[in-house]
This record gives sequence, C-alpha cells and structure tokens, in this order.
Amino acid sequence: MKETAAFQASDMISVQNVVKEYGKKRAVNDISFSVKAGEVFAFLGPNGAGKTTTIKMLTTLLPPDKGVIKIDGMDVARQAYEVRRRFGVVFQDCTLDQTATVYENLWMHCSFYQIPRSERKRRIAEVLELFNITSHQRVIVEKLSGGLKRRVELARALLHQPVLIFLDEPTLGLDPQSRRLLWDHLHFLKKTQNLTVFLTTHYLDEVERFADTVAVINQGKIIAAGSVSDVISHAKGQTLEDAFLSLTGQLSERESVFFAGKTEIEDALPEADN
Ligand SMILES: Nc1ncnc2c1ncn2[C@@H]1O[C@H](COP(=O)(O)OP(=O)(O)OP(=O)(O)O)[C@@H](O)[C@H]1O
Repeated sequence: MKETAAFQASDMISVQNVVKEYGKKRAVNDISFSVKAGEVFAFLGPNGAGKTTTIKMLTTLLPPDKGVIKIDGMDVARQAYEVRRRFGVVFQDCTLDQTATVYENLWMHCSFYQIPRSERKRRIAEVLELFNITSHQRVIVEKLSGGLKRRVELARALLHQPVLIFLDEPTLGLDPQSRRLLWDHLHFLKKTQNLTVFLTTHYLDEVERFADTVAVINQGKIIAAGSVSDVISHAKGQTLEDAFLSLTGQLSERESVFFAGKTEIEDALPEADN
C-alpha cells in the first residue's frame, strides 16, 4: 500500500496515509489512493463513510491530521493557493447566487479568480455554449430548473480552466435526460481537455457506465480500489451494486479489502487485524 501510493508523475491526485479526526471520531483512517490525469474516478461509500471529509481535505477546506495530499504534483497543505487554481468544484447543494442572473454569477467567478477583464466575455461565452445555456444567460438563477442550475454550476466551475473537477453527487435529483446530458458533457471534457473528474455518487449504474476507476471507502478505510470491472469481479458480483453491497455490508473486512493489481493487502487492514 505504501509503495503503491508513492507519488507518480502521471497522478493528478495522490493521497498518502491520510488521517482526519473530529475529536475522538476517526473519520478518515489512514487512506491512500491515486487518480491519474484524464480519469473519471468515483469515490463510493455508504453514508458516514468519510467521503465528504476526504473531499474537504482534497479541496483545501480541511487540513489532514496526518499524511500528504498532492494535486497535480503540488502539496495541498503547503501550496493551497496554487492548488485551488487547479481545480473546480461543484458541491451537492447549489452555491449560485439565486438572486443574480446566470451571466452575473459567471462574471463574479471570473472576478474571484482574477481572470483578466479582456478574457472574461470570451470565456463566459465558451462555457455557456459548452453547456447549452447561452439562451439562459440573462435569467435570474432562482427561475431555473434543477438540471439547468447544475449546468450553470458546472460551467462556472470550468471558467478558470481547471485540470481537475470535484463533483459531489452531481446527478442527485436530476431527471434521466439531465443526468445523461451531464455525463455527455463530462465525457466531452475528458476527451477534449483531458479533464480529470473526481465524483461521489450513490448512482452505481452511472459509475458502472461512465467511470474509469473507483475506490470504496467504509468506516474511514479504503476497502477496494481499481477499475470498475476489477472491483466487480473481485467481489464476485454481476454489477457494481452487487460488489458495493458485498464489500460494505456482508463480507468481513479482511475478505473484502481489495486493491486492483496490488499485493499489499495486509497493509490496508486495520492495525488490530495485522
Ligand atoms: N464536523 C464533524 N464533527 C464530528 N463528526 C463529524 C463531523 N463531520 C463528519 N463527522 C463524522 O465523520 C464521519 C464521516 O463523515 P463524512 O461526512 O465524511 O461521511 P460521508 O461519507 O460524506 O457521508 P454522507 O454520504 O452521509 O455524506 C461520520 O461518522 C460523521 O458523523
């Protein structure tokens, strides 16, 4: 585990032996994983597993108690400012200014990221077009449907041209058409810009269809990581949902720990079991 987690130049995200505690509660318990540039990576786990805590640490909102996190080769703890410019983020709850128009929201983001004024109009026009929302640019956000708001949030998250985007439950509450559209957009960005996508979701059918790699976290520990097909076949499931349920529910922790292509399984087990 330690060896495999060592930083490699092709890693967009590298997490090494990271721990986070809230008082006596160890929410994230010595996790290590990496995500390659251009991958769609799904971070899965049951409620309370440690997903949000991990995302907060990756996005510089929460300092780890132990361990090292690198984004695009930069240390999140020591180079937080540079790291923040490398990623975009869309949280589960809408963070748009509901009383402002779509265009105003995008303009505010440009100001926040100090995008030169001479470039702002062009960049805003580009993201509006990318997400098919040009005709909505003068609409006050609160008048938009949930699917359109999500597209505006994605457009905003890409304005400063990040190399990585974090999406927390991006398709939650969307109808099937909007979900499909969102995935089409993400795939287009991955293909054309080699964008790395880090997402959490409970829609495992979407992960199975669209993600390249997954990691499963349970009670603060990573219990499986690898390609979608590796994780399914390891758990002897027919679907990712089968695998997820068996990994997080029925099998013992020792049986269920799995890292594709890796042999350091013992290192990933709780200390008491080693
Ligand atoms: N601020 C906090 N203070 C104390 N405990 C917390 C705090 N935030 C989270 N926890 C606890 O840490 C653990 C991990 O929480 P976290 O929110 O990271 O899980 P999650 O996988 O994102 O869950 P969900 O899917 O429900 O959002 C849980 O047991 C949670 O109760």
